[in-house]
Amino acid sequence: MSALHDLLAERISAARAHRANVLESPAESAGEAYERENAAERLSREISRLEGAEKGLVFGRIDRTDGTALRIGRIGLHTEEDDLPLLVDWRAHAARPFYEATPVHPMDLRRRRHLRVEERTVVSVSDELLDGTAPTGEDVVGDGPLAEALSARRTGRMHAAVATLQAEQDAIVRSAHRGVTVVQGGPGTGKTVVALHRAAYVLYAFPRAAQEGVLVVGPNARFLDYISQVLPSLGENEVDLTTCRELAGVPTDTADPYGTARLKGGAGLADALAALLRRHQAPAGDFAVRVGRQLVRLSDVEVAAARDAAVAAVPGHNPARQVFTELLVDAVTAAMRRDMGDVLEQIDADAARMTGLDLDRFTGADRRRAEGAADPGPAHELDVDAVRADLLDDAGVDRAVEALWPRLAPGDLVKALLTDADALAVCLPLLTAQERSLLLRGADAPWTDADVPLLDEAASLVDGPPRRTYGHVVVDEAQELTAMQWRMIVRRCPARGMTLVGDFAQSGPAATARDWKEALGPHVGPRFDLHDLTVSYRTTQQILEGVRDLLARIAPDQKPTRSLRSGDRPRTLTASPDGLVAAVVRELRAQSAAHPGELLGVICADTAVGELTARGVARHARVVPASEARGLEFDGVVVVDPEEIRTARPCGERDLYVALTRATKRLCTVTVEPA
Ligand SMILES: Nc1ncnc2c1ncn2[C@@H]1O[C@H](COP(=O)(O)OP(=O)(O)OP(=O)(O)O)[C@@H](O)[C@H]1O
Repeated sequence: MSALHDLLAERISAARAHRANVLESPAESAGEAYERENAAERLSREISRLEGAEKGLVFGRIDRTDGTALRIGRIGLHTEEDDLPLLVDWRAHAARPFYEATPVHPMDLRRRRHLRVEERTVVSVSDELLDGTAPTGEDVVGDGPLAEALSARRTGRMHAAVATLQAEQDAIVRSAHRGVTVVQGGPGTGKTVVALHRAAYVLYAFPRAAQEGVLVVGPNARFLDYISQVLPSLGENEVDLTTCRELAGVPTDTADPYGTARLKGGAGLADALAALLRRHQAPAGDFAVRVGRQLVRLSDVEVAAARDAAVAAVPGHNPARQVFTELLVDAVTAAMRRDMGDVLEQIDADAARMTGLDLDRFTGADRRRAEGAADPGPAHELDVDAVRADLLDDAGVDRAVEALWPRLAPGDLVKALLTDADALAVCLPLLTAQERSLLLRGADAPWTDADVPLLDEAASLVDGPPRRTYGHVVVDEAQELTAMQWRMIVRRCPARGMTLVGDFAQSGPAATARDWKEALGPHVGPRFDLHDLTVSYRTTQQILEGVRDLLARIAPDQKPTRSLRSGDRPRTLTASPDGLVAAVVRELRAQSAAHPGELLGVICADTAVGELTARGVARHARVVPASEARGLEFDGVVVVDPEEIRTARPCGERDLYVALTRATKRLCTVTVEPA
C-alpha cells in the first residue's frame, strides 16, 4: 500500500518539477510563450488529477483462481520502465470482475477484497469468496463494505461510491452506449452516483467525447456543492459543473411565479421566437439604394430570393444578415450592369439607326487593333468588384438593409415578444388570453430564471449555435427541466451523448414533461436507453412505507422502491403555531444528544426559511427550503409543517415526497395544529 502511495507521491513531485522547469524555460516568441503556458496548464491539470486520487487511492483487489491478483484503485499506476500495471484504474476493462463477478458467475475470481485505507493504513478489509472454496486464514469474510459505507455518517458532501458500485449501477456506468442513456429510480437509488461515475467513465473510455469535454448539469448551486467532491476524488477535474441558469451566462436573481415559469418553459416559446424573428428578416417589400446619381431598385421577388438564400446559408440572424447584404449588393450590381447595358444598347441602336454603323463591333475592332489583345468584351463593362466593395461600405446601403433586416441582440428578440401583447397573440395563438397576460412584462423588468432559456434560444436564433459545446452531457434531477431548458442543453451536445437521471415523481412546479418520451422525443425520438434502479441506498424501508400512499397519489404507475436500510419508524410531533420553532429546536437537540456528530437537516416551505433561520434553528441543523431539497440527504431530517409544504407550490405533494425521503436514518415530521 505504502509503495503505491510513494509512487503516486513521486509522480506528483515529478509533474511539479516538470511544471517548474517549463515555467522557467525562456520563451523566444509569443508563440513559444503560448506553448509554454499550455504545457504548464496541462501539467497543472495532471497534478490535480493525481492529487485528487490520493485519498482512498487503493480500495480493492481481485485474486484470480490461477493465483494472479490485481489491485483496483481510483486511477491506474504503472511501472516506469516496463509499463506493468501496479494499480488498475476502476474503469479499465481488467477491473470489470471486481464489480461484476458473482458466486454464480465468478469470472475466474476466487476472491474479491474491499479495502478501506486511511492515511496510507489499511483500516478494514472485507472479502467475498466467489468460487465456492472455503475461507482460509488469509480471508476476512465479514460485514459487506456496502453496509459499512451506508452506515457511515453523512458529511454534507457526497462521496464517490467507486468501491461499492452495485452490479445494476455498474452496468449503466460502464455501458458502451454512446448515445442517450436514461436512468430512473426512486429516491436514494443511486441515480446521482451513477450519473457522476458515468461522467468519469466517459472521460476514461470515450476519448473523443472526453476531448470535447463533459458537462454536468444540476438543479441548483446547493446541489452542485453537495456533489462537487465526487469527480475530483475520482481524479477528474476536467468536468464543468453548472446549473441551467448559469449555462447561458445570463445573471439573474429573480424568479417568476410558477405559473409564468411553466408557461415560459413550453416549447411553443421557441416557435414563437423563431416566428417573430422571421418578421425581422425582410418579410416583404422591395429594396432601393442610390448609387451615385442612380437609384437602383430590386423587386420584392429578388429581395425574397436573397433572404431565402441567406437563411439557408448560415445559422443565426446576424451572420445571415451579412450574407443577405452581400446577396443584395450582388443583385444591385447585376441590376446596374443590366441597366447600363440597356442604356448603351439603346445608344447603339439609335446610332445604328442614324448612321448605319454597328458601334459595338466598330469600337471593339478598333480597340483590338490598338491593344493587340483579345476581345475584352462589350464596351459597357462595369468594374463590378470596385462597385461591390463601395456598396458594402456604403452607409446608405447599410441603412437600407437595416430597415429590412435589423441587427439584433438576443434580449431584443425576447423583449419584442414578451413586451408586446399583439406579438404574443400572433406568435402564441394556442395560449389563452389569460396565459398570454401572464407572459407580458415591462420593458425594464429584470430578467428572470425562466427567461434564461428564452434568451439562450434567442441567442442561437440571432447569433447561431453556442460556441462552447460538449462531447457528453450529464443531467441530474432531469425531471425538473422544462422543454425550453432541454433545448438549451441539447444545443450544447451536438453529438447527443448524454446521461440523464431523474424521477418524475419528484418533479417541481415548472417541469413541463411527465415522462422521458415527452421530454426527449423532440430531440432524439425514441432513441434512448432506459434503465431502472430498484434499490434505495438512502431511504429506510420504514420511511419508504410511510410515503407509500403519497407516492401512489403523485405517481400511480411507479413501483415502490425497496430499501437496503432499516431504521426507526418515522415519528410525527404536533405543535401550536407559536410553539413550532421551539418544538423543532427541541427535536434537533434531542437528536444531536442521542447521535452526536450526525448531520441534521430541517426541510420547510420556502417561505418559512427566514423565520426558522432568524430564530436560531440553523445553529442545530441545515435549514433547506423544500424547493431545493432534491438530491440532498442527511442522517436525520425534521420536516416542518408538511401541510405548508404541500400547499406552498403547485407541486406541493411532490415537494413533500422529496422532503420526506431525504433521511438516511431518522425522520421526524412536525405538524402544526391551531391552538
Ligand atoms: N453503490 C453504492 N455504494 C455506496 N453508497 C451508495 C451506492 N449507491 C448509492 N449510494 C448512496 O446512497 C445515497 C443515495 O444515492 P443518490 O443520491 O445517488 O440517489 P438518487 O437516486 O440520486 O436520489 P434522489 O432521487 O433523492 O436524488 C447516497 O448517499 C449515495 O452515496
